[in-house]
Amino acid sequence: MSSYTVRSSVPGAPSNRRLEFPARRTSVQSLARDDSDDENMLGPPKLSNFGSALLSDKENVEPYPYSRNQSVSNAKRYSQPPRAAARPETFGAVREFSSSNTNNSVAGPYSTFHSEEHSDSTMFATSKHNQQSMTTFNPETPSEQGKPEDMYLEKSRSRVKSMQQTLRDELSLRSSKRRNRRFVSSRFNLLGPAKRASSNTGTPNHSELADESNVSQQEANFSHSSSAGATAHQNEYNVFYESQNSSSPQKDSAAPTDHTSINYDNIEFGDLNPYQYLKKHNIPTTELPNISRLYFERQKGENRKTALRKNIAAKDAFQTRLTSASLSNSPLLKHVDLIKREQSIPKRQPRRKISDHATNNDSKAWSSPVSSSKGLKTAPSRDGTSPRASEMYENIERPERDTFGSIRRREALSNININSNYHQLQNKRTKYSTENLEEARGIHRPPFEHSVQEERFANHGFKHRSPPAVPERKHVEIVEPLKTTESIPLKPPATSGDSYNRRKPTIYVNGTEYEKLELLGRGGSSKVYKVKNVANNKVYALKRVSFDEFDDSSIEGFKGEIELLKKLETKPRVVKLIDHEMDHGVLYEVMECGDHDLSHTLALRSGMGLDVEFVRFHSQEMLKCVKVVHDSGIVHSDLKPANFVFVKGILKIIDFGIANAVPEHTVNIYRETQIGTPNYMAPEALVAMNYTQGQPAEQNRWKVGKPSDIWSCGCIIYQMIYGRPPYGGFQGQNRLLAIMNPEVKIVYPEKTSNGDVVPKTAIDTMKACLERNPEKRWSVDEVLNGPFVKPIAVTHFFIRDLIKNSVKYGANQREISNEKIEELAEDVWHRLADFRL
Ligand SMILES: Nc1ncnc2c1ncn2[C@@H]1O[C@H](COP(=O)(O)OP(=O)(O)OP(=O)(O)O)[C@@H](O)[C@H]1O
Repeated sequence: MSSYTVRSSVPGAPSNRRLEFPARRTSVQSLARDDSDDENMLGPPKLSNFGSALLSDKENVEPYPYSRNQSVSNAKRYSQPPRAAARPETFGAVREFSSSNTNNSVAGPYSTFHSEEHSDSTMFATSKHNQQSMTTFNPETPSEQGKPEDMYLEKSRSRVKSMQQTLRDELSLRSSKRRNRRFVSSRFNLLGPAKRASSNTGTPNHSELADESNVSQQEANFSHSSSAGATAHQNEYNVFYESQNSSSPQKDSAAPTDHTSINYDNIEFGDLNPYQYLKKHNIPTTELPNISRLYFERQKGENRKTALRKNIAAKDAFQTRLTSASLSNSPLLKHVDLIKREQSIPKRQPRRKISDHATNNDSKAWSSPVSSSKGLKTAPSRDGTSPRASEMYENIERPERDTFGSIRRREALSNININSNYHQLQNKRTKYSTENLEEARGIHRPPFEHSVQEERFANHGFKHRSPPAVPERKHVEIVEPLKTTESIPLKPPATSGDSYNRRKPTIYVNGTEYEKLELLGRGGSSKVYKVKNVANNKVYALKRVSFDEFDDSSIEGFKGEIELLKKLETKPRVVKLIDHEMDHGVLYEVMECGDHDLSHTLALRSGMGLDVEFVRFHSQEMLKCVKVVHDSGIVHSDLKPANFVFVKGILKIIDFGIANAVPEHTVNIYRETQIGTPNYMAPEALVAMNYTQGQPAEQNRWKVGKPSDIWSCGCIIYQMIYGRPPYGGFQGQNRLLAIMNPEVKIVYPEKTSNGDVVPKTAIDTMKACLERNPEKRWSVDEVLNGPFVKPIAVTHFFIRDLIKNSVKYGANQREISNEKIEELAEDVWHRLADFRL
């Protein structure tokens, strides 16, 4: 009888009608799920579930299911051959039912149609009752089709095609409208997912009538589908109504759903969507576009009303707020007057662009009340008669909006930090504000007062848009934020002080908080940071050493360093240890902070010519540090440029990590490990000593003493003169071998690579420091007092006296022995001590 009744082919179904709606729902649901793909192919943006359901249902009730195949571009999915076993059974059921409805003139075509629904299509395949889907069609199974049926088929095919096309067009149109009018884009959200239609099983008469009406509708559609160009959707409906009125004599005149008499004005959707409405009132789905259009129009109207209500509520809240606040002197009150006056002026003309100056002002959202109030001036037109309505409108419309925006924003910001925001606003506006200029010049005007110049401009019809004014600080009040539904951006503006307010990482050493400022340097297992004591703001160096907390020798080593530093803490040439803490494998040492180390200084001077005074001065500084250490009975063992830092211009020694206190009456100590920095290591620190052959228990040991430090000092002086340490030309292991090998002689060129002459005293001093035999090496005092570090500067008088005395001595002594000359030289030499620099 109808497409619904086909569902009666479900095995075991007691009656057609009882199965009708569940079967239909199952089909619709499956279609709704699967149609998401189809929407992508159709072109319009993805529809909501409801949209999909519309499309699905439309296709679902189409008289000929293969239209479904045609509507889906992926035809392969629906063109699978029918399942042979299922066909006779379903076909038989349909035949049986069709024969029982002899009144139905379209029994033939329908039975044909239903005989085609045996596809294995996965998309619209069987329901949970293993029911064959009515929407599948296999065009390659024409055996059951008679010629009249083919004719019907052809007609209805074109008919369905046109209906589908119409539906697509409708969807495209809606989606394009939706794109253009985003403010109603929420309508699908308002609709929500497609709701299930309420079951009609409780009203069998309605179902029956609905079936009949569907049949009538389909009859009419078929009869009309042969009309050429039947693609216009409205035409179809017109034809449908005409044909229904004229050619449905069997239709029950008492039927409640007389579609010709649908009064669209009386339609009340309630919480139903169009599809549900159709279902509830048994209106044919061909009415869906009209009903949907009506539904969306109403939705649109509702949206507009809601927006309007919100706007009015916001204005009311604003007004209430202003009247409740004590704003007698506040600029906000002037805004109220302004708004009232604006509202009293009729807005007859559409807004018109008057000048670029007036419209191209992006700062209008922040525009001042001065600029707003100017819009109220009844400026005469150019002919001097009356202000043009359009100009008034232009001047009124924008300030109204700007006033709300600027005041609300200002209020919101003032609740966060009135002072900082005020200054920020002021800074923003200073550039353009004539008021600020005047303020800077000492001219004070109350806020929002019109200047004479502005009046003059206004009276001549010139739409001068003055820069925004800045309210005086004393006039700004902290007020409660507006309780409106509109969201006001309350994000505090970034102030210039933000970067300073951001806390830097801190670290605690024995409860004292230090703020990390920068990395000063790093060593083998340490990092040294410049830190600030948060309590007293003094700057220190914080050395953080990681070590194996379970390695006793490491722990002992660091404890030794701490002890040595404590021992030397009174020495001005040793960097001062302020505090320290050992904590789970990490040692923190807080020291006085140096500006930069000697290696940094040498690196900066690399490539420059020899500056003997520079070398002498830094050598002297370095040796003074070493002297302090040696005089304290300590061997540093790791002297290198990086371990001397300038603290306020004074070179100080750091890093006593491998330093050792030398026992009294001893010159050297013996190490069981070979450590140091190869470039500056003395040969004795590299060559194992006391190795006893045949005694495996005896380990290698390295003799380290004060002379080793002198060797290192000689290397540093050498580097300052020649640009690199003595064995710096060797790489890696070769360097160590060269240092250890006495055959590898250190060369002392008389000139540097730049051609600068190296003083002989400098060469002599280097040779004295880099003596292979530690016992022959100069001590730190000798180097310090040597001719290079402490040269003698004789005067002209000294030479004259020396000559005079020599001549006098020779006149009295005819003969003079060599011994006597040596003695005299020694005497003179000692006298020269007074001339040492
Ligand atoms: N008190 C300080 N003031 C300024 N800079 C310092 C200070 N202490 C150390 N430094 C910097 O940190 C660097 C490394 O420090 P230090 O030599 O103490 O670490 P280390 O781990 O013992 O290094 P290495 O293993 O090379 O001997 C130094 O070369 C120096 O540049």
